[in-house]
Amino acid sequence: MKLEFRDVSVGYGRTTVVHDISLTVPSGGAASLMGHNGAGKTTLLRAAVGLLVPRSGRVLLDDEDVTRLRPSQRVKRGLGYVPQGQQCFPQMTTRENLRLVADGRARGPELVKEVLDTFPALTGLLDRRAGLLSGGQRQQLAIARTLVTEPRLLILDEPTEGIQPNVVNEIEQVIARLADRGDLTVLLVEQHVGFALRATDTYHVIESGRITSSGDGGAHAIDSVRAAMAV
Ligand SMILES: Nc1ncnc2c1ncn2[C@@H]1O[C@H](COP(=O)(O)OP(=O)(O)OP(=O)(O)O)[C@@H](O)[C@H]1O
Repeated sequence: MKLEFRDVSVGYGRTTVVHDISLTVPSGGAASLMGHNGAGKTTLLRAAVGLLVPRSGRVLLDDEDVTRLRPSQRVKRGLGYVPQGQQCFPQMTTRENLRLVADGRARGPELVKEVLDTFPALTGLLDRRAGLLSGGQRQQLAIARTLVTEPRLLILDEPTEGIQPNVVNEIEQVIARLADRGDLTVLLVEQHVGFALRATDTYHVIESGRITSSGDGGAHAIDSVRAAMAV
């Protein structure tokens, strides 16, 4: 599913945080969004998801203007969002967290099986409460829950933030595989520049709410990104 921001400005109250951003992630493509804390990355993602309404500009999914659609209507069209902070229901087990999303879907049980293939680490944790999982395990569960909705566009906000270094690699590999799938469009906000560039085919650097640098992903881009972020 193609995601497009056209001249999007968005903020909170009277403050505009993101200014006139235009950016397209083509169907099946994978883009990363990098920038310092407070640059406006999460704010832009919230406009894509429908949690914030832009003060000007438009958001399009597969060329449909969804700027005024609620998040649930965008989810029905194939948008999946994994917010910051490994969000799950802590009192519920891993299985219950997955079932909550799967129940009511014709392919529910099959989908749960599929995501457990993607995240084998969760298989042994099905009866454990999500609140007792490690940060890395909870992040895998958060991504798995979103995948159960069969998104065609996956938006991930700093999935490796606050995760122990030894588990970061595991999460990175899963995201790289998802970005590689071809039938899933990925927009990734990530602080680990090396990983973001390996996992995605284009990058955008955002500073003070404006895109200051864009280019093709891949390891060769690391110096350009670091230079853009050092400004
Ligand atoms: N709910 C809010 N109300 C008011 N201002 C906010 C709100 N959320 C974020 N901001 C402000 O908007 C600006 C951009 O924040 P945003 O969270 O989009 O940045 P970010 O690039 O995602 O940074 P981080 O890496 O810290 O998540 C910051 O100045 C922040 O203080």
